[in-house]
Amino acid sequence: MKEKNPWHTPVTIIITVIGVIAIVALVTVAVLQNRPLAQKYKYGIVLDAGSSHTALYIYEWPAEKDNNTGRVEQTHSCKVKGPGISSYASAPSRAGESLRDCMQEAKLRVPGKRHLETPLYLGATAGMRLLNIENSSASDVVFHAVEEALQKSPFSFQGARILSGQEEGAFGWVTVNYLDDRLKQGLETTGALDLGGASTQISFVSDNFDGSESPENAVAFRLYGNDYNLYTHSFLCYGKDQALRMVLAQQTQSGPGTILDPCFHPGYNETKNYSVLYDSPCVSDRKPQGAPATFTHLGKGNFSQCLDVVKSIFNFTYCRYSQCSFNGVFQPLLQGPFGAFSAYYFVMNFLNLTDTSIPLDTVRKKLTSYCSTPWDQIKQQHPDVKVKYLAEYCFSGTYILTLLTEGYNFTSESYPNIKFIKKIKGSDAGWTLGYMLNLTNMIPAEAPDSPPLPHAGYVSIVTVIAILLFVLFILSLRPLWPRCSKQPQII
Ligand SMILES: O=c1[nH]cnc2c1ncn2[C@@H]1O[C@H](COP(=O)(O)OP(=O)(O)O)[C@@H](O)[C@H]1O
Ligand SMILES: [Ca+2]
Repeated sequence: MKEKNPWHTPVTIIITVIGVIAIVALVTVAVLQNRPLAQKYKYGIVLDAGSSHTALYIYEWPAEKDNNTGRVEQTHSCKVKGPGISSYASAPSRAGESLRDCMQEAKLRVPGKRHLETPLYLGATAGMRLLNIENSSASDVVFHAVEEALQKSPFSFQGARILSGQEEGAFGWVTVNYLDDRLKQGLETTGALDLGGASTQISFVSDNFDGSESPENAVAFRLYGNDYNLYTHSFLCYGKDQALRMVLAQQTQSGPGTILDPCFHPGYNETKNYSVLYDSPCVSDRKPQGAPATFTHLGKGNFSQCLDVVKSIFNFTYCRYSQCSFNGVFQPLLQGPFGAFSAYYFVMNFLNLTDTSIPLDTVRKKLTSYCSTPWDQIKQQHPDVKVKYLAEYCFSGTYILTLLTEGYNFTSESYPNIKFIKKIKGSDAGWTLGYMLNLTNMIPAEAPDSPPLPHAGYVSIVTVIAILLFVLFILSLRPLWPRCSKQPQII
């Protein structure tokens, strides 16, 4: 009689099958349970109403992870046609109309079912700050017109307002460091340098700054469990368009009919209006008495003379603090890397000077040669570049160099710490993203709790434990195992 193999009893077969099914089920559940859900996105829209133009930015983030980290991205941007909203003071309704095309684009870009819940913000910067100083009722009327237009959109309009200089600087810093994932990881932060048309901002964290010496320059943040004492300052009138007005005003103090400007190319020759040049609070108090209606603006193309006249709009003579940048404004010691964006990037990119490993002396030499190039030749070489921008790159490059070195005290050693940037991981560097993250509470003060194990680790551990349990179970059935030693068979 053949001895019955204990492995072939119905009980052990059933137990084994159930065991295998249990392991497969356990692993499947572990995998499925933790599998990321099909991505659904939420959206936010910010309109940057700058002094020279308005731009619309659309941001998106996974719906399930609102206040998780580093996940908000810019998906689209739209440049509003025409000038900045502050230029519509005399025809405010056109300020509202000007936004129509970009709002239409936004309607197509954000899925229809998300429209109602998508917040829409408009933040205005130095152009509106200046208009507000000059004529506050005119700025109110412009705001009223853009608000009316935006309320008609299907989005959840959260209001239009002027950002303070501190906000503009601080949110630019938040944007840069958020996109670089520096806040979440508690890494050394990057300073932010923003050059606009009407104002310019510098923001950075410095060990020797706690805000006590100059509280108006301090912004305290607690982000992802880390405290930051940010130094920030916005210089109104030191954006590159207003700085150019100040430089021209410097050269037209006596109200001449012609000026020979070292910051413009030789052969440049334009007739300009005194009233237009002095139509800004940055220069209006300096308008020469008895000047003619127009002046002839001629280029001379001399970099070193341009440097001198640019320097003359900075005041380095007084400082009631331990140290200053310029105009008596406190500035702690520069520290860490810096990202320079907006007009810093446009200008340095055009001049092929974004590489900051180029020594400052070489930068000066390149500007000397560029500024002295005849205007006809410049126009010929760049037929596709807007003439207004093209005419001003010599001035703008000289201004940027002066602002960075004489103004903020960057030296040959610290200049390479600056990176001229336009975008970080696909999102534009600027204040808009930081502004939206703040208003939607999307950066938590404390570090979010994260699961102790990543998904793959969790699944592997569950699988290993399941297999171990199964093996243990089989071992526990040992008494039922067939004998290994051969038994004499009874026939
Ligand atoms: O392609 C370009 N080349 C040169 N400058 C540019 C270009 N695009 C924008 N800009 C300049 O960048 C600056 C943007 O300033 P913005 O309009 O944001 O003013 P704000 O920040 O002072 O309110 C303006 O001076 C504008 O002329
Ligand atoms: Ca700006």
